[in-house]
Amino acid sequence: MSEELKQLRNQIDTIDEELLLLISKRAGLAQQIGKIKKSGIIYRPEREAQILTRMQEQNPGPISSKHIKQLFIEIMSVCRALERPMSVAYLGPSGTFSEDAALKRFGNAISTLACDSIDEVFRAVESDSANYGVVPVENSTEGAVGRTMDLLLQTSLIICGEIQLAIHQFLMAQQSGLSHIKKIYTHPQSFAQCHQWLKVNLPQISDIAFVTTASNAEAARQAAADAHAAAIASKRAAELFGLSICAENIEDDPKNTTRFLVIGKQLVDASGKDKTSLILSTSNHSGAIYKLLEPLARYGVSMSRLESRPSRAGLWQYVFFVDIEGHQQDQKVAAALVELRDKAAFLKILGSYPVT
Ligand SMILES: C=C(O[C@@H]1C=C(C(=O)O)C=C[C@H]1O)C(=O)O
Repeated sequence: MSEELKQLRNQIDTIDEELLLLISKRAGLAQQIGKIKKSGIIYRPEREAQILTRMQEQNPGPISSKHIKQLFIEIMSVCRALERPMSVAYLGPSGTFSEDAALKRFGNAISTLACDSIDEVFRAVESDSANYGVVPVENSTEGAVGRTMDLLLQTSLIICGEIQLAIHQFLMAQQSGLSHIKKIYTHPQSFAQCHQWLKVNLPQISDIAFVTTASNAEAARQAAADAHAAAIASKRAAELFGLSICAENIEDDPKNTTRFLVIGKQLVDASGKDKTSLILSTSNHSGAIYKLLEPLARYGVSMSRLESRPSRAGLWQYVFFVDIEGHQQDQKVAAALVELRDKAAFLKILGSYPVT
């Protein structure tokens, strides 16, 4: 070993020892905070969002802000776990994008509960089998996830956060290469997201049998038991089922993103950069939705999403899912909400939470 290398490694060893002491000291403080929290609610999304923003703003380099964020998410994850272990339900099985989203937000020091359906995720949180749930709400290519929206309307759960996940699809099989593929297991959404790529890159496409599965992870599991088959799934699913990557990033739209929601029972305080989600309904006369939303414009509250969904209360009757900028405790948002409540036939505040 050269003298220079030895010296640099010695410096790293010294820094690691300092880091270890500092992280342990931080964890000790989190433990003390845990004891003070009388409400029993450990996870504070607004505080974590503020820490992540501050660390990225103060990042001196050379580490990228994205990686600084990942590091601090893991540090906070282990600190939180020392206060109290936390469980997060998600749309399983293990290896799905929902699991990726849960780990992206909460870090790895959590216990996860894989659920068979979106309904089951909601039920797990409602019955306290899990502290929080992670469910998909919209995809940039495929649009809204109706079941999540229906359950937000029906249950009393609150939105505590959102997670945006870039969805990268991988083609995987027992062996690498493309020519041996005679069958592809895929979830219909993933298939729709990769359709063009498959047509261009698989000359044998007309002879390939496409088999629909309930999730990406299930597709990978099936391909792991079939030597002539491939699956479309996430990179983590390939690792989980010991598959080789045949092609990476095969999604047709490189910006393909899914937005997930964190659902729970706790009201989240303001972080300084928040959004508020509402469900509204109005009577069915001309200009009704325009008149209903007018207070938002008057108080200068921007709307970032407006989506309609059948109300299931009557034929061609709708509820509107509205996201607005700001926290429900912000003065102008609070004032606009008072007027909305007055005008709307129905108003449900689904929660205020940090924007990501
Ligand atoms: C330590 C706390 O508890 C949790 C852990 C945090 C951390 O590690 O910084 C931040 C917020 C909470 O989710 C706290 O509330 O400050």
